[in-house]
Amino acid sequence: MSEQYRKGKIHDVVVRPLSKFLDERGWLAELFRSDELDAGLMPVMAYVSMTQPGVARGPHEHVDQTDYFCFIGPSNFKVYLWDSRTDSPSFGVRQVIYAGLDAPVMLIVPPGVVHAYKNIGNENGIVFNAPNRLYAGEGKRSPVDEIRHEEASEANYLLD
Ligand SMILES: Cc1cn([C@H]2C[C@H](O)[C@@H](COP(=O)(O)OP(=O)(O)O[C@H]3O[C@@H](C)C(=O)[C@@H](O)[C@H]3O)O2)c(=O)[nH]c1=O
Repeated sequence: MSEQYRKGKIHDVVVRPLSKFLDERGWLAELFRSDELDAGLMPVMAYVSMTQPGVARGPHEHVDQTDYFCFIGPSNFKVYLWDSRTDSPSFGVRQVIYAGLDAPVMLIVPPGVVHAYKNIGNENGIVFNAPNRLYAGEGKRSPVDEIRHEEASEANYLLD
């Protein structure tokens, strides 16, 4: 399969800078607020992951789940998004975002948008996610809502 995506902005992907409130003790950043988020996107769980320098997670996509990522550091990430939703106004668009320590960002990724991120810094990188669906459902009794596109043969979803 050849690269069929064009550069652009993906419909319904939200990228918002996060403010770090800095004082003599360090900093504090709000990650989400129920008064700023659509009810349907309200997180039902949260997790944090560490990714080593030069390493990527994804590409993945979800059928029903919206991801709510926060990149606040340590380290910086290159985030790759591909709109594979045939009914989307931005179907076929690829978007890249740089986020993390030097650009704290909140990123909402809707279902059907294939996504991956790579740690492009020199230290272990932390990513926070607060999705609107439970991983593996109530009591972890359901299939995981995740389509993985990590095989090298998936040339549409290359991480450069
Ligand atoms: C995502 C998740 C994983 N796990 C477990 C399963 C496994 O043992 C371990 C690592 O999980 P994964 O291999 O699925 O982790 P990872 O490959 O980092 O999966 C994540 O990738 C990024 C790009 C996303 O988009 C996320 O939505 C999620 O798909 O953590 C949970 O217990 N709860 C969770 O919410």
